[in-house]
Parts: sequence; structure tokens; C-alpha cells
Amino acid sequence: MVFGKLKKALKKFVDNVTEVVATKEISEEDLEPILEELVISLAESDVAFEVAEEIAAKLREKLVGSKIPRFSNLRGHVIKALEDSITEVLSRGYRKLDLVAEAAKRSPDNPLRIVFFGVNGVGKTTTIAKFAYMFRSHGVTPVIAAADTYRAGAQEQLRKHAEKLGVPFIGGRYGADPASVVYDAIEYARARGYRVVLIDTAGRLHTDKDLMEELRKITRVAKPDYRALVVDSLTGNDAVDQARFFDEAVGIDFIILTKVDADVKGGTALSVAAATGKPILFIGVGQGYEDLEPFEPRRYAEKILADLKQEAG
Ligand SMILES: Nc1nc2c(ncn2[C@@H]2O[C@H](COP(=O)(O)OP(=O)(O)OP(=O)(O)O)[C@@H](O)[C@H]2O)c(=O)[nH]1
Repeated sequence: MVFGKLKKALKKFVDNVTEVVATKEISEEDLEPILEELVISLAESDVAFEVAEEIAAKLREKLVGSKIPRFSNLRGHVIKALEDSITEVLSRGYRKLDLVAEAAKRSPDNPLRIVFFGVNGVGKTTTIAKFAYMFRSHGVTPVIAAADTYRAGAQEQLRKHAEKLGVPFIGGRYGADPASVVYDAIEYARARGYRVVLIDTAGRLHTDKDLMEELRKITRVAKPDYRALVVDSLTGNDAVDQARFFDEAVGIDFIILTKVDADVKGGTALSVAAATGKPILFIGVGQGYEDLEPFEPRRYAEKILADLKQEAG
């Protein structure tokens, strides 16, 4: 089940609180051991330890000494505290972005540039194709630039997507300077009036230092409006390390979390958003072009807690 492990941890927390609290007020004494158990089970669901502790601190603040409103039940009260705490953690750095509207407003000599970073295998290629689909279906056709010139496969995969989607593709020969691919793609867009350029980059080179230098060079040439990091929700705490690496290398504006539809643990979103302070703005929820959703913290928290809320009535 999607998010199964996280949901189980949260349900156990609600069960424990309702079991222990007999009066109309929640005491710190009652809550403390239950919070400790919650932190451990959150950590087991891929929530970074410091983020799990932060959630516990928020719950302590909201629940200790709180009076249960007369007509509401204790369960509902605890679930609401959980939902608010999770929403707060997910909201760090969050802002609404309308990329399609931004691109549509651009003058043709200054197209919107989005550079995508991320290690191999996280779903970067698929995500760029999903973005191309999103722009194109709103009438803003993008140019795709494949600036990973070290992997012939990456070029080929992106070219196929571009063909299927009917959008222009600019690639480079094996080993060509990736920055020149970026330059050509931006010039191409300018010359033909395309208002957005989506740029793929390498996910791995011989050394991390080489990778950092290449990504910095691409960034200097692209002058991106947005630097997007693609992370895989199935990688758990690794996603936090990746976000830190890329943020140090090039600076990250927002994160796209992929494979959320296949995530049985569910904690990565909480970790990445809270531990890096970089907002998740999109999630990948499948392999199709249309399987990209804007991320909204409250809605995501509601999704995590939907079964519990339904049970509580
Ligand atoms: N279920 C699911 N699968 C996804 C999602 N995004 C990508 N994938 C799959 O993940 C696999 C890897 O995706 P790619 O787009 O090839 O990943 P990449 O990061 O470009 O990987 P390389 O090309 O190997 O660097 C593919 O099988 C995709 O279909 C998603 O949101 N949900």
C-alpha cells in the first residue's frame, strides 16, 4: 500500500494516545513515551531522524494541556494535530508557482529556462518529458535540451520522448561540451520564438568534483530561472543527501519527488522538505506523461491521513 508504513506509524500514535488519555486533558507524562515510540517508527518509515523529532516537538506543543473540544472526540483532535504538524513540516520554503503562466508571458528573446538535476535512475528523463507535456498541452511548446552528452542512452531516450510529444529537441554528440548544447538550445528557442527551454544534465561523472564543475558551467551558460532537483521517493534518506549535494553544487530552487505512486514507506517527502528547506513543488505519480501533479502541503498531509480520518468519522 502507498505510504503503508508511515500510515501505520501514525495510526499507532493515535491509538496509543486515545488508549492512555482518560481525562479531558492530555498530560506531558502521558504523551512522552508515546512520542518516543512515534519518533522511532517515523524513522523506520524513511523520515529523517531530526525531522521525526521536529514532528514530535510540534505534537507536544499542540497536545500537552490542550482541552478536547466538547463535541469533538479525542481521536479527531489528535489526528488534526498530526495533520497540522505534517503540513507545517512540508510547507518549509513552499510557494505556489505557475510555470506555464510564467513561460507564456516571456518575450521570445528571453525564454524561461529550467535546468533539471538529479542522479541517474531517479526518473529525470521521464520528468522532463512530463514537463514538456504539461507546457505543450497548455499551448506553450518547449524546447528540450539534452546536456548529458556522456550517456548516449540519455540522449536517445529524451529524443524519443521529444518526437512522441512533437517538441523540438537539441542534443549533442557523445562527449560534446554540454554547455554548448545548452547555448544552442537557448539560441534555437530565441530564433524561433519558443518561450521555455527544459535542460537535462548529467547525473554522474567520474568523480563528484567533475560533476559539480560541469553542472556549474551549465548553470553559468543557462542562467536558469529555476534549478529543479529530481529525487526518487523510494531512496529515503539518500534523497536528503542528494538534495544537499546539488544545493551545494549549483543551488536548488525546488524539488520534484518521483515514484510517489510506488512508495510504500512515505517518509521521504517529509524528510526532503524539512531537512533541506527546499520546497517540493511537483510529484511524479506514474510513468505516463500526465502523471505529474503540483505538490500542495496540506493536500499531501490529508492524503497521508485520509484513512485515519475516515475511520474517526
Ligand atoms: N511508478 C513510477 N515510475 C516512474 C516515475 N517517474 C519515473 N518512473 C520510472 O522510473 C524509471 C527511470 O526513469 P528515467 O526517467 O529513465 O530515469 P532517469 O533518472 O532519467 O534515469 P537514467 O536515464 O537512467 O539516468 C523508468 O522506468 C520510469 O518509467 C513515477 O513517478 N512513478
